[in-house]
Amino acid sequence: MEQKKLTTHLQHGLNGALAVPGDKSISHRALMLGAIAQGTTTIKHFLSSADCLSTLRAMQDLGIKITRDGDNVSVEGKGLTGLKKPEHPLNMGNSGTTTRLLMGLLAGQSFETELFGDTSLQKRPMRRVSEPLAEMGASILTTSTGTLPAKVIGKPLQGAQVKLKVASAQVKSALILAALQAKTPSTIIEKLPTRDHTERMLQEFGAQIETAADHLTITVQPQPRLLGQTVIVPGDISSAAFFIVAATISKHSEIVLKNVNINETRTGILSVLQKMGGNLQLENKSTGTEPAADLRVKYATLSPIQLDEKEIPAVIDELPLVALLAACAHGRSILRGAQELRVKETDRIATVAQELRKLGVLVQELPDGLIIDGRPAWDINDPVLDSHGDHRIGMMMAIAALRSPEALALKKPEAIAVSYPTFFSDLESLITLGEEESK
Ligand SMILES: O=C(O)C1=C[C@@H](OP(=O)(O)O)[C@@H](O)[C@H](O)C1
Ligand SMILES: C=C(OP(=O)(O)O)C(=O)O
Repeated sequence: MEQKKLTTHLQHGLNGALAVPGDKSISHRALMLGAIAQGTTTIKHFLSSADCLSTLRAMQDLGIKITRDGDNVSVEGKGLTGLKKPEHPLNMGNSGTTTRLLMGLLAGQSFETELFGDTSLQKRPMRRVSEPLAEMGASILTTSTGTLPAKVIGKPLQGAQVKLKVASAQVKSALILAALQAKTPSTIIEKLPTRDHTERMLQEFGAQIETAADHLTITVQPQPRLLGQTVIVPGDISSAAFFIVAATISKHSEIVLKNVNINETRTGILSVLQKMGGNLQLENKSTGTEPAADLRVKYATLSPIQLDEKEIPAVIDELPLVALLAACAHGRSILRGAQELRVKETDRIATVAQELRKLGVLVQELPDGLIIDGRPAWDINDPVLDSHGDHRIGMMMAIAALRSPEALALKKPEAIAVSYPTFFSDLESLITLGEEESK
């Protein structure tokens, strides 16, 4: 695709209300749990993005009947042992979540499956999943550098006590999905608490899974009889975050983001914003398996922030946006303990630094984070920004552009469809309302 001209020099801020698309992590999990449950699972407000469609097609290739009508999906589950050997290697596209969760799900099946992905995904580390799964008896062959393509050789698994070396919900979830198929109970011990959608949804489907008071130790009873459910997917806070930040850094803004998931393993961006002096209110809170609220956000002037390792998991995908907030704050911000960013769709420490420097922001790379000297006005060095094929970098730069005094363009905007296909039209809807109201 050609370069996309970005909206710059926003005069009247963002205004109006928006319901962002469904949560990506929850959409992936609803498909997988639906497939291994008995009976029909109905998913409402499913995220129809490239990553979730990679999971949907993989589950179809594994013999599961799935029908989709817009954001409504119906999955005909076949139980824990009902998946079928696929006729060809499964294409994981760009999706780390699909790959790693499927490794756990396929490890205990009675057949072999080959997995491959796009050039970005084929660089991402997979031993973090294959090694702990091996402690349960799993056999997953990767390349000599521990990457895709991989072969999952399904075999009977034993329960185990597994201590995880990386704070990763993908790794944890892979272990949980394998533990369901084992002969005996398993205990999984996390390094730091990470997003717990798998645990919550499994309880809803009827599994016996418990998290201890330390929020780190998860016990899984094997061979549950899972029953199909209706899963109503709340709005994705990782998508809402782009507009939370856009409204915060654009004068005259006031927006409401409807029905956003506020599971506290995901709300690091809200804590960051509060610490930096943001203007944010939670309204119409709802409880349930996954809590949600409407988020009202207004423009604010910001103070710098310091983040360390223990705060990272709850804000992992929003760190490029935290860097942008820091670039708009008055003073020095330091983000540390975020080395996981180096192994996402791109090396997000490097790509954030490279792209923000194009706007004249002072950024230093650390092995595990960034130092950012924020200032209110930027001097553009290079008007051609680049997503580097990474959806979150592309969206963060499109939001940064709103403050640019000069015209800017974005290379590889198509990457954004990985998690948020309607991003540009949703952004436009908030801007248009603002322009009209100001007339
Ligand atoms: O479990 C999940 O759905 C995800 C977990 C996170 O990855 P890690 O588990 O690798 O940190 C996150 O970055 C990703 O976007 C989605
Ligand atoms: C890291 C991400 O996703 P995944 O690991 O599933 O590719 C993301 O969405 O930012």
